[in-house]
Amino acid sequence: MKILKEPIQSLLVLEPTVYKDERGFFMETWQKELFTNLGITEQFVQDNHSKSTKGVLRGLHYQINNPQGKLVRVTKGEVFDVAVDLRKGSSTFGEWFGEYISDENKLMMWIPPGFAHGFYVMSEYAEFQYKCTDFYSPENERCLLWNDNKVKIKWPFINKNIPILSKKDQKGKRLEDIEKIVIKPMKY
Ligand SMILES: Cc1cn([C@H]2C[C@H](O)[C@@H](COP(=O)(O)OP(=O)(O)O[C@H]3O[C@@H](C)C(=O)[C@@H](O)[C@H]3O)O2)c(=O)[nH]c1=O
Repeated sequence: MKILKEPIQSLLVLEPTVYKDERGFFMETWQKELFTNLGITEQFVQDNHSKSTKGVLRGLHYQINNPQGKLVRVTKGEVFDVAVDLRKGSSTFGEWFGEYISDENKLMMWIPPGFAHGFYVMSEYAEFQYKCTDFYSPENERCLLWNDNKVKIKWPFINKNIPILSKKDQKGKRLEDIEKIVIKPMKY
């Protein structure tokens, strides 16, 4: 496992070591000692798995009071995965980063607490799996609007189609109206 990029402080693109042979492949997707050595020392308390069809955009989600760090990967298909820095006091507040992650390239993203997260499905469908450092908390969950005109994410929409969004995600808030996420400085 190695860090490929750190596009925003503590936001990491990770490349696992993949062992291929005539049977297929093997890789470690999380290993406490390895991740601690990479600087990811948070405890994970929840694992999630979703499936989405082509053109679906989920996000951009974050939680206040109990922000979640997320270790994400794609086990079927391809997505364009996006994180937006919402950490109060961060010099890169409001900046975004996106990476194509797929079952082919096997890249993972470590999205530390304090970021909004979302993804857009490029393939026929995508299965998305991730570990979280805090529990899902509907009362603390917030949504930053996917097409906020200050954040200006360049989504790679297929044929310039409008993405398929949940009702909740259609009603995301603008960057100027969101509650910034308070993180202890030692966490990033
Ligand atoms: C996220 C989540 C949802 N749910 C339930 C609530 C709801 O009835 C149903 C679907 O929820 P959502 O529409 O919020 O699912 P989804 O849009 O997939 O939400 C996820 O989006 C990505 C981008 C993230 O970053 C995740 O943290 C998470 O917010 O699942 C849980 O029970 N536990 C959870 O942890």
